[in-house]
Amino acid sequence: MLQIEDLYVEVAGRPLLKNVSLTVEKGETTILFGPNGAGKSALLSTIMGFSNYKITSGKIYFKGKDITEAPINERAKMGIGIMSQRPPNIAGVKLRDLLEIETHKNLLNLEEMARSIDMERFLERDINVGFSGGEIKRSELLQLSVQRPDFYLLDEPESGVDPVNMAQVGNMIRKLICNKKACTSHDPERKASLVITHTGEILDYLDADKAYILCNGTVMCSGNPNRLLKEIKTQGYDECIRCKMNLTQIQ
Ligand SMILES: Nc1ncnc2c1ncn2[C@@H]1O[C@H](COP(=O)(O)OP(=O)(O)OP(=O)(O)O)[C@@H](O)[C@H]1O
Repeated sequence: MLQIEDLYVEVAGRPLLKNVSLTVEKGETTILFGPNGAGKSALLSTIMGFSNYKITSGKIYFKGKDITEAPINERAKMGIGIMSQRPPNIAGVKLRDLLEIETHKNLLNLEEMARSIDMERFLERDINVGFSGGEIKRSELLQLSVQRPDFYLLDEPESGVDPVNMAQVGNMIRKLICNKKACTSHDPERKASLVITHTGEILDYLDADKAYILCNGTVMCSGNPNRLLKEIKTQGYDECIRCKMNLTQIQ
């Protein structure tokens, strides 16, 4: 579904991502680990097509099409959706105005969808203005549930979310990705996703297939998500650097 080949990206004139190659197959839940400042959010922003991130070489393919040069709206139309870590405040635009563009088109019941994630009272507020960390996450999820993309980019869905709301956020993400009781790996009914996490809390809600570790703007390791998380928690990111040196995978 998503294929990234030898990608190099600059931001503000500075090289940030280098030699990044990864794939997310149809129905696959893929995790992206990495230390602060490694370039994880930059990678998601580049896949979404945000203009600050300049691709200097390499390719991005989505559903078999080369989208390396495609504008953000085309990528969204093709089925890519993002939950950003820090989405912008949009003063003067109510959350309802944004969501109704889609709900009118697709005859969705916005009120009901907002109620299901306790966001009804936010519909008349300017997008993200004064929203708490947890409210921003729920607002992003509501936008995704209206957009209904085929491929989800989720940037630290658990950050800023308290333990009670985490269950709501985690279950909502599970429902968006797999709209039935249980989905198995590579289930054709499951939506594909690339999910950044530090704590791994979201793994309690998603049956993740594989993970990559990004360090200093480059992919160091790939392997089983729970195994890699355990390595990171016990040994930090040293093991992933060793793994790169040995060109092996942790399975
Ligand atoms: N628009 C920008 N202008 C300048 N520098 C940027 C910009 N976007 C990202 N960077 C820099 O690129 C580096 C990688 O940032 P990024 O947000 O991708 O890291 P991350 O791996 O997601 O980190 P974290 O886990 O802390 O969220 C950082 O040093 C950041 O300051």
